[in-house]
Order: sequence, then C-alpha cells, then structure tokens
Amino acid sequence: MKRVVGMVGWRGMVGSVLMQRMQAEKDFAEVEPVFFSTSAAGGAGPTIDGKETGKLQDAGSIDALKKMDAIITCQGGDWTNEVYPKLRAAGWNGYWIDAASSLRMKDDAVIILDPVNDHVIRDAMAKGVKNYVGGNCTVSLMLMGLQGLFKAGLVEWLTSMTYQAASGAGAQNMREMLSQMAVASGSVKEQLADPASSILEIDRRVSEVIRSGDYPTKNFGVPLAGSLIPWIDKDLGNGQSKEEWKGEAETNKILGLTGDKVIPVEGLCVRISAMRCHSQAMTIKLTKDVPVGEIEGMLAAANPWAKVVPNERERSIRELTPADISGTLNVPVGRLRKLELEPTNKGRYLSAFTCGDQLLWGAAEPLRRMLRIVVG
Ligand SMILES: NC(=O)C1=CN([C@@H]2O[C@H](COP(=O)(O)OP(=O)(O)OC[C@H]3O[C@@H](n4cnc5c(N)ncnc54)[C@H](OP(=O)(O)O)[C@@H]3O)[C@@H](O)[C@H]2O)C=CC1
Ligand SMILES: N[C@@H](CC(=O)OP(=O)(O)O)C(=O)O
Repeated sequence: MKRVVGMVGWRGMVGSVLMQRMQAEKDFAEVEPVFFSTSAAGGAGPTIDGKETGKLQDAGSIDALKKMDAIITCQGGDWTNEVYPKLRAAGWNGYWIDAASSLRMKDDAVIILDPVNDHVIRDAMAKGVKNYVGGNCTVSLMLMGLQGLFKAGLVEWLTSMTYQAASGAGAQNMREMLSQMAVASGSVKEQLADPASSILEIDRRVSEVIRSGDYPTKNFGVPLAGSLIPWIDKDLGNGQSKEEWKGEAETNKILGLTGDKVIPVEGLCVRISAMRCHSQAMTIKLTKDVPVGEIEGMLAAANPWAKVVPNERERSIRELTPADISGTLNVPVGRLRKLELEPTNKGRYLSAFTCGDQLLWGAAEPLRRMLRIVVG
C-alpha cells in the first residue's frame, strides 16, 4: 500500500520548487499525497498530473496530521515549533521531513543530504530515527561541491566566504531587491539614454537614491541592490552571525563527525544581489599536498552534480556563476589553485569557488530524495 504523505507549505517559494521537482521526478506516483494549508483549509488542493487532490486539510489539525505516514513541510520554523511537539505528544510516529532549521541540531534529527551522507541517513533509519531535516543552503551547497575532498579525508579545515542570493531571505525579499534595482536605474533613465551624460553624475544620483527614503527597504531593512549586506541571520553576540555558526555545526553533523574528528569550518556570510544562487569562495587547508589535477578528479567523481570548471578566465566567468546555474541542480566548482601562503606547508592551501541553486540542493531537493528513501 502506498504511504500517505502530508504536504505542508507546498505553495510557498521552497514548496513550489519542491512541487516542480516532485512532479518532474514522478514522486507523487509513489505516494498518496494529502495537501494541507494554514490559511485555506477546505479550499481546492492542487491538480497533480491532471488529477485533483481533493480539499485542503487544516495544517493546524493534529487529528488530520496524525493520519499521515510521513509529513513533508516547507511551511517554516514557526509552524514546526507550534505543531511538531503536539503531534509527537499525541503519539504520532511517522516520518517528519522538514525544510526549516528548528529541529536540525536536535539529537533525534538527521540533517539530510543523501549524495553526501546516505550512510548517516541509512544508519539512522535502521535505528528508528523519524526526523529528517534539510540542511542550511550554504552548507549543503558547499558539501555538494567539495564532497570529493571530504570523502578522501583531505580537509584539515576550511573557510567559506559567501555571496548569498536574495531568495535565502524569502520571496518578498527577492521582489524587494528587484524593486530596488528598478528604482536605482529609474533614477537615471534619461542619463542612461544619453551616451554623452556624465558617469559621475549618474553615480551621484544613484548613490543618493540608494541612501534615500525612496529606496524600498521594508524587508531587508537596508539597501541590497547596488550594495551588499555583510550579515545574515541573527547576531550571536560573539562577533559571529548564526549563518556563520551553521557552517561548522551543520557540516560536521551532516558528515557524522564528532569529538576530535570535527573539521573546523569558519567564514563570513554576505548577502549579494543574485536571485537564487549562493556562491562561496573557500580556502581549504589540506591534510597533505595533493596535485590539483588529482583533486579535480576527486571532485568530479564524487557525485553527478559537482562539475569541475578549469581555472581559466573564460570558463570561470561563464560557468561558475548564478546566471549560468540558476534553476539547475549542477554545482560547479572551480578557481582551484594552490595558494602560496606558508612555505612550510607548501601545497596544502587550496582555493576553490562554488555556486549552486539554493532553492534546489539548498532546500527542496534533499526533501524529495528523503521521501524516496522512506518509501523505498
Ligand atoms: N527561503 C529559503 O531559501 C529557504 C527556506 N527554508 C525554510 O522554508 C520555509 C519556507 O520558506 P519560503 O518558501 O521562502 O516561504 P514562503 O513565505 O514563500 O511560504 C511560506 C508559506 O506562506 C504562506 N503564504 C502566504 N501567502 C502566500 C503567497 N502569496 N504565496 C505563497 N505562499 C503564501 C503559504 O502557506 P499556506 O499555503 O498554508 O497559506 C506558504 O506555505 C522557511 O521558513 C524556512 O524555514 C529552508 C531553506 C531555504
Ligand atoms: N539563511 C539562509 C536561508 C535559510 O533558510 O537558511 P536556514 O534553512 O538555515 O534557516 C539564507 O539567508 O540564505
């Protein structure tokens, strides 16, 4: 008999990407989906492959949720915090597959990224673990790109300096970033149409509008388009942002590394005005000197989505960018070069740059793959 799967948060941004991927991969044929809503219970559910899915159930109803064999949620952390404890307290023992970070670091939850940690997931399933949570997008994309190095035990430590897209902050923020771009370019429309106009005058006007009250900043709080935001998520009070803290905590949890096996991961997380692809520049201290050619081979062989881009100008500017990668599952990794830092550790410092769609591997894709593991 097919498993009954509750879909929650399916019409949001992450949920819509999940729905697209599940339909593309025919996942719905393997389960009996039941669609929930926090705002429109009783309304019509989506049509899947030409078939109606019936009325939307109430995502606040523990009785309705309790009937599910598994629940996939992209509804967000507030909903998870509200509903999950009540559901377990009511005796529900189904699989909980979640995009939100709320339960990620709990002892009874596994962070899912099966191309990288299938062994951790399978071990947990065998032990009866029922909670499976998608990882932070930046961490998941870093691991998809660099899996070959981790697998070979070559990472002593790494730093990741990120360039994170607007989508990581939500759909309203993506809209706001585009509105900011429109306001900035609109402020110099006439000057742009005139090739003889002064670039310094254009710059002065744009800077003025970016700093003015006319710039739409309700969601980000500050300008993003034409600027950047060097802080993502909460301030932990020790100089580190929560997004930066997740780097080491989640990487090691995904890889199942604890105690003296923990790999240090540090860095700075920055929001830039890309739409939905996060990029990161990494410095990696290798456990030993391995030639770049061998490293390229390991990275390319690690999983079908990591694509090595030769460290050449033309290939890098075309193939290692949000413009090229957006909407695809590919995770290009390039700018691979040994850094001349410490002569005593020659050959052990490697630079790398990677880019990936944060709504796919960074959010929706690990969830649907986990459902496939659950349904067998
Ligand atoms: N954004 C990201 O990059 C990532 C997000 N996540 C997690 O996923 C959660 C959801 O994120 P995200 O998808 O960006 O959130 P959204 O705001 O796009 O969607 C969340 C919910 O808002 C409700 N909603 C209200 N108005 C609308 C509307 N006009 N269109 C669509 N939905 C609407 C829907 O619930 P309903 O149908 O019940 O009304 C929907 O499920 C986050 O809170 C986070 O925990 C995880 C990884 C990455
Ligand atoms: N914090 C990420 C998006 C996100 O949702 O992360 P998390 O799943 O760890 O809360 C970003 O802003 O780009």
